[in-house]
Amino acid sequence: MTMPKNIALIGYMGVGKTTVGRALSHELHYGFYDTDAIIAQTAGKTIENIFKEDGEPAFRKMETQTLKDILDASHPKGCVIACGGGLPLSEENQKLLKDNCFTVELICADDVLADRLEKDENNVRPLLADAPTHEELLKKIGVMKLKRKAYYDAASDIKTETDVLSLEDVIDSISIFAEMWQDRQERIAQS
Ligand SMILES: Nc1ncnc2c1ncn2[C@@H]1O[C@H](COP(=O)(O)OP(=O)(O)OP(=O)(O)O)[C@@H](O)[C@H]1O
Ligand SMILES: O=C(O)C1=C[C@@H](O)[C@@H](O)[C@H](O)C1
Ligand SMILES: [Mg+2]
Repeated sequence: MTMPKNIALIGYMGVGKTTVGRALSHELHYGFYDTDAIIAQTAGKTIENIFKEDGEPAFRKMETQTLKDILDASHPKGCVIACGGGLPLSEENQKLLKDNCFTVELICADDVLADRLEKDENNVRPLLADAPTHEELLKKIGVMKLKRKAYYDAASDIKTETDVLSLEDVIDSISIFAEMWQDRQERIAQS
């Protein structure tokens, strides 16, 4: 059995896309690409400042271009892509994921997400800036997750929980399902 060439991780802010993505790429000896990190590096400023100075639509354009660039580069080793939280909301990005990746939605309970996001003070998430208290953050998470559910559902091939499973178990679970998915893709292609 072989692994998919590209594994994309999607999901709400703080679910663990960057953390899981880096660990999974080490485990599989794949390249690791984090769309948020690439955008910030290319623009020479933080995501917070891109939102402030250029606006969200400009950020979303950079996000699509970054995903295309990663996929076009056709990395010989294969790659794990940690996607920005809002990346699967665009139809164009959804198609890029469907056509090129085994896509995993990482999921996590709202209260665990709120705790993680509050602790991660160095990474300012512009879409959560208007929720300064714990209660406001919890409410914001609930509303945004509900609005995004259909998009995450449509874009993902499987879902994995990052609150009940340890990081090691998340990696194992993704690896097992990735092999099964790839095996099925190959059987479909041969039939
Ligand atoms: N089982 C787990 N899997 C992944 N992350 C975990 C797990 N348990 C705890 N964490 C913690 O959850 C946090 C996840 O943050 P991370 O930056 O990886 O999320 P993200 O999905 O990339 O967020 P963003 O959308 O803002 O980029 C980290 O602090 C990580 O250590
Ligand atoms: O969920 C979102 O829309 C976002 C998530 C982050 O990863 C960043 O891409 C940015 O803060 C927007
Ligand atoms: Mg991240």
